[in-house]
Amino acid sequence: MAFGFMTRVALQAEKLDHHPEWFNVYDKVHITLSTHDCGGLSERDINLASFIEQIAASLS
Ligand SMILES: C[C@H](O)[C@H](O)[C@H]1CNC2=NC(N)=NC(=O)C2=N1
Repeated sequence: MAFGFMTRVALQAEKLDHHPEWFNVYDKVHITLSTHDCGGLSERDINLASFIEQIAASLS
């Protein structure tokens, strides 16, 4: 069950106005980050990615 993780990430995504593309089944979450404006990766993706890493580490 990944909802706890996803809820924390979703709240942060709202705060940053930067949103993950993700796919979840049971205990797995696949996440893709990109920035539409630049058609690739930006600082915003890196920021959200580091937040996601922290949450994942805190739950493992
Ligand atoms: C205007 C607003 O900042 C943009 O539409 C944001 C919203 N959230 C977003 N999230 C992501 N992942 N990429 C974006 O390019 C993006 N754009």
